[in-house]
Parts: sequence; C-alpha cells; structure tokens
Amino acid sequence: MKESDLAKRGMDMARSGALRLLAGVRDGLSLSDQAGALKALAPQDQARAARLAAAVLRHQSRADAVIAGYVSRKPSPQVADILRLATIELLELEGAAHGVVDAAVTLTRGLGQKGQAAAGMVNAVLRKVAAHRGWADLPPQPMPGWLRDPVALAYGEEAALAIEAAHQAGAPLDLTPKPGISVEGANLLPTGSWRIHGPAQVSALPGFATGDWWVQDAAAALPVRLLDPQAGEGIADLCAAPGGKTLQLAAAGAQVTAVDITPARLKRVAENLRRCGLAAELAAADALEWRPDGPLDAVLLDAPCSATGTIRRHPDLPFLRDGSGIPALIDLQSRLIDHALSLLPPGGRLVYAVCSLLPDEGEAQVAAALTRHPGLRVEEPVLPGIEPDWITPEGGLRTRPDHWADWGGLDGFFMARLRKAG
Ligand SMILES: C[S@@+](CC[C@H](N)C(=O)[O-])C[C@H]1O[C@@H](n2cnc3c(N)ncnc32)[C@H](O)[C@@H]1O
Repeated sequence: MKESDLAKRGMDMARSGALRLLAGVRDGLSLSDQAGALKALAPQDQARAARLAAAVLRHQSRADAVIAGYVSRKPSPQVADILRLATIELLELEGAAHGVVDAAVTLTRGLGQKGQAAAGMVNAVLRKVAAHRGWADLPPQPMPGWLRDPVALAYGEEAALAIEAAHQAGAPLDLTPKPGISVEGANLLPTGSWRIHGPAQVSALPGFATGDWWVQDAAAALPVRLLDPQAGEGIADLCAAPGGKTLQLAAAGAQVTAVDITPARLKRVAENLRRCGLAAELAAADALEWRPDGPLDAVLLDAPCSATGTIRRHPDLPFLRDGSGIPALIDLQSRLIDHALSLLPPGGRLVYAVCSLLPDEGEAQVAAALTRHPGLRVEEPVLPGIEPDWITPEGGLRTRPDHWADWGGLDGFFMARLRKAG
C-alpha cells in the first residue's frame, strides 16, 4: 500500500474510532471508561481518535450552530456526530475539504439503509460548511446551566466566558519532578511545575522510564506544596488514587499512608510509586472509617468532588453529569473534613482540596468547618509563584482555568491549609 493510502486508512480508522467514543459518551460512558475500546487500532490512530472525539466535545455547540444553518430537519444522533466531526475538521482543524467531506459521506453510508438515504444531505451540507465564514467569532461552548449559574454568580459573567474559552482551548501537559530535577524540553512554571505544549506521548518523554517526574496539572501540585511536608513526618493522604499527591509527599521524604476506597485505583498508586522509585504505605479503605496505627503530623484530604475544575482535560464531563450528585458530594466532603480533623493531634495541619469550580465544594466547606470546629484556623498560603488574587477572603487558594491565560491556564482547584487548635 502507498504511504498516502496508509495515511488515509489511518485517518479513516481514527474517524470511526472517534465516532465510537462519542456514541459511548452519549450512552453515559466517559472517555477514560472507554480507554480499551479502540485496542484494535494502531496506537497513533487510537491517540488521533481520542483527540478528534475530544475536539467534537469541546466545540459541539459551535458546530451545531453552523450545521443548523444548512439542514432542514434534525439529523439522527449518529449522523449528527458525523456532521459535527467533519465540521470541526473543516473549520477548526483546517482539514482538506474534499477528503473530509468524502470521509463523512462514506461513514454515513456505513450506517446502513438510513445512512444511504442521509449521505446526499451530508454531502450537500458539508460542502456549504466548508465555505462557511465566521467560525472564529462563535462564542465558546457554554457550560451546562447547573454549572454555569453558580460559576457566573461566584466569579462574574466575564470570568464564566473566559473559563469557557479555556475549556475550549484544552490543557497543556504538566509534570511534577522529583526535587532538584529539570525536565528536558519543558518550560518551568513559577510554581515549580514543568509544562509541555502540543501533543506528546508521555511514556516516550525523557525521564519517564527513570521515574524522574509524573503527570500532574500545575494546580493539582499546589495542595501538597501548601501542606509543606517535611522529611520524616507522618502524613495521611486520604482519597489518594491515582497518586500524584502521594508521589509528591513521598518525594519530600514524608512517611505517607495513601488511603483510597477503590482497590483498582490504589493499584495505580502502587504502579506510579514503583516507576518513580518512591515508597508509601497503601490502605484500601473508606477514609471515613480509616484510622492510623501511629500518630500523624498532617493530613491531606483531596476529597471526591464534581471535578468541574478539570473540564479542559475531560471535555466529556459536561455531557455525562447533570449536577444531581453534588449535594451528596458536599455531605461526604464535610464528613471527610470532620473525620480528617479527628485523626490529627492538637496543632496538626490539614490541607483540604477539591478540583471543583463550585464554591459550595470549596470556600463554603471551609467556612462551615470553621463554625463546626471552634479554634480551627485557616493559614494564609505563602507559596512561590501564586498570584495574590488567587487567595480568597477566608485565606484559601482558588485557581481557575482562565488564570495564567498567557501560559495555557491551569485546572480549577480550591484548597486551604487548616490548623487544629493547639
Ligand atoms: C479527586 S480523586 C483523588 C486524586 C488524588 N489525590 C491524586 O492526586 O492523584 C478522589 C479519589 O477519592 C476516592 N474516594 C472516594 N470516596 C472515598 C472514600 N470514602 N474513602 C476513600 N477514598 C475515596 C476515589 O476512589 C478517588 O480515587
């Protein structure tokens, strides 16, 4: 087969793979749930399929707005995804019109009898889409109402739009190195993380095999920096998997116990520790019931949350959630805070963190903990590289995807360092 035929075949496989992933998301499966679904494809085609599916999820509302101008009635869900994929390839990824349109028509025909009937429409619509002007002026995909309303209320309408633009732009690759290590080919960020822009195969990067660093968003690396672990301290990492923060604590020389309720996820902590040559005790347990064998100096509680701060990396999240699980998460978070505090001696410190944009899971949780626990204090963050406006009135640290816009943003997190009464 000629090289150009091989490339076309690979691209066609990636497109079909992307459509399978999108159908999975419409059926309620996350992209990471579907990690093994495209095993039959070559690794580079799997990666391309995942990138195409993510692009459709990031730009869906913009693609739908363009397509709506050229269709007379609503297409079936499968045809809608084919039209969206082709529209995004044409207008966002600047794919060659004839190749993209032909591929979309072939994919539509592959849907059986109904597809045969729709193929002519797909061809006609996409020829008009290819000539469409004004794509860049369309607003970014809005967050769903259950998320947008509280975000706009908390940070303002302008910030909500900037957050949506950051979701659309996606995220760079951030790495946390072991102390004293520089990462070849990456840029050092002010907070100490290293950043790589553009697509990268993580396992092929220098330093991966030798365990010099691990993948961790620059914001996700801040809770451990805020805790300021010292060599030899006994620290519990509650809700630890897949273990980015466990690795940071262990690399600082702390005696870490990593607790997680999901044994399969705890296995990933073990794998990450092994690759990086670091050690921690692992406990598969409900953090609400777990108690340490000996005294602790500090606890890190990276609580289960809505994960709405990570939409740049998980563009499927807004399509999979409807916000109905948030009250139960808020209740669990406050019980976890109370239990974490009960594990500490007087004067011990707790860092509470969530990768959420919702103040109810962050700022409000800390305010409520302060009223439930007289004598508990918030200690203001003193960390290299953080911006003064990330510090909240109650002394926590709030990062948002639209922060550091010129450097590629960072995930939405809230964290606070709490000191138990002495
Ligand atoms: C936000 S993730 C933690 C990320 C992790 N700290 C890191 O830095 O890689 C939340 C974790 O909480 C765990 N989890 C949820 N409920 C739990 C509970 N009651 N006890 C312990 N772990 C729990 C989940 O299995 C999940 O791995």
